Amino acid sequence: MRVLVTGGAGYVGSCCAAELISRGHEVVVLDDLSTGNRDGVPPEATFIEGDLISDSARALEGVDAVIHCAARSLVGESVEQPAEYWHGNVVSTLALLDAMREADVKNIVFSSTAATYGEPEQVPITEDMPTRPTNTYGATKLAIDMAITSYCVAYGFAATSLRYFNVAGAHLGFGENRVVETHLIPLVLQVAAGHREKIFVFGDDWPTTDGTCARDYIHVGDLADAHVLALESNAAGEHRIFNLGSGEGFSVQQVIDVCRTVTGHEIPAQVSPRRAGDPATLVASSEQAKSVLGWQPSRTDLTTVVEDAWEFLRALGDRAHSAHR
Ligand SMILES: NC(=O)c1ccc[n+]([C@@H]2O[C@H](COP(=O)([O-])OP(=O)(O)OC[C@H]3O[C@@H](n4cnc5c(N)ncnc54)[C@H](O)[C@@H]3O)[C@@H](O)[C@H]2O)c1
Ligand SMILES: O=c1ccn([C@@H]2O[C@H](COP(=O)(O)OP(=O)(O)O[C@H]3O[C@H](CO)[C@H](O)[C@H](O)[C@H]3O)[C@@H](O)[C@H]2O)c(=O)[nH]1
Repeated sequence: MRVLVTGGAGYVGSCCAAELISRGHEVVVLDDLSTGNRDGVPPEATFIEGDLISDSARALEGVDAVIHCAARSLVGESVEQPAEYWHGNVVSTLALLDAMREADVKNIVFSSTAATYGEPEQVPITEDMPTRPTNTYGATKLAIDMAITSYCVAYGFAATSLRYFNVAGAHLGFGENRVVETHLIPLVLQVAAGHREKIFVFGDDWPTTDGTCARDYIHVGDLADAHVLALESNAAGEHRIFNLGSGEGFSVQQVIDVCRTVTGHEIPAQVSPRRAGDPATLVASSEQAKSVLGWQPSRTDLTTVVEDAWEFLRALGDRAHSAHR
């Protein structure tokens, strides 16, 4: 297949693009480099620097299917700048979907998120639980999921939304190297690498075992596998939605402890106020993805996830954006 990966200069998109290429598929990347960087695009891919609204049509030429990762995706920022998220995610994705309709390319895998559920009544979260986002980011992703459902019913799109929980680790030489980093694991490892002084823990008064937020960390290599499985099994008129996680929650404090063990560094941490829009605990049930897609995650241990992210950061050396702060 020739696959368009939107956001393929970003973290998840670059790992999915690399996975597709390793399986013999052709890849076109469309990315406006707003948060991603050129180094994230695998050299074998055709790169189009542009945005979803202006450039989807030309990026779709000769394409069979789309993995749609491009988005604004920061929980805290989305609460402070909602307009950027409604336009950047919902309006831009509608432009992509309409260009797909026009080009008669109807196979799509969409990067949805755990943030569509909001604060769950119980964990693990299954796909039939209520969707009540606690931040604008989650609300925009939920709106896109709904749009995709109706495009499947009315226009014969074949779609899967993958609701990932917290993605981490590295895959095939690609990983997290954002110019502005906000995600927990890369930030903690940047402290270990000496690129930052300390890590701020956003609140220690949450209703969790140690008072810090709990999240379910999924290895980006397992995530890339799920994208390919979904793309290869999408069926016209059907919109499937699957959660993807490891099924285990780790608190911010536990993540820092694992990073200390893996890196052998002290990693100073300081408690700071809660971040707007954060739910206390998110843990996935991925049983549907396993039974329907045949997805078999093989890197579910947090230590493996952190080891891979650490190896990637060290291999980057001077190419790590954080090294130049
Ligand atoms: N990282 C996670 O833990 C996580 C969890 C759940 C869902 N997701 C979703 O996965 C996707 C990828 O996340 P990521 O962590 O790789 O983010 P990222 O910021 O690293 O990558 C996003 C990429 O999209 C590009 N982009 C953004 N808006 C664009 C536009 N309008 N046109 C063209 N390119 C555009 C950016 O330049 C960037 O390269 C996002 O949709 C995100 O919501 C991520
Ligand atoms: O410096 C930091 C950064 C994060 N955190 C905490 O660590 C946890 C994880 O935060 P991240 O920013 O790494 O990730 P989020 O849970 O906010 O969001 C991520 O996972 C979501 C799904 O669970 C999304 O889809 C989203 O795109 C993706 O960024 C949160 O409790 C956050 O409050 C800190 O304590 N200090």
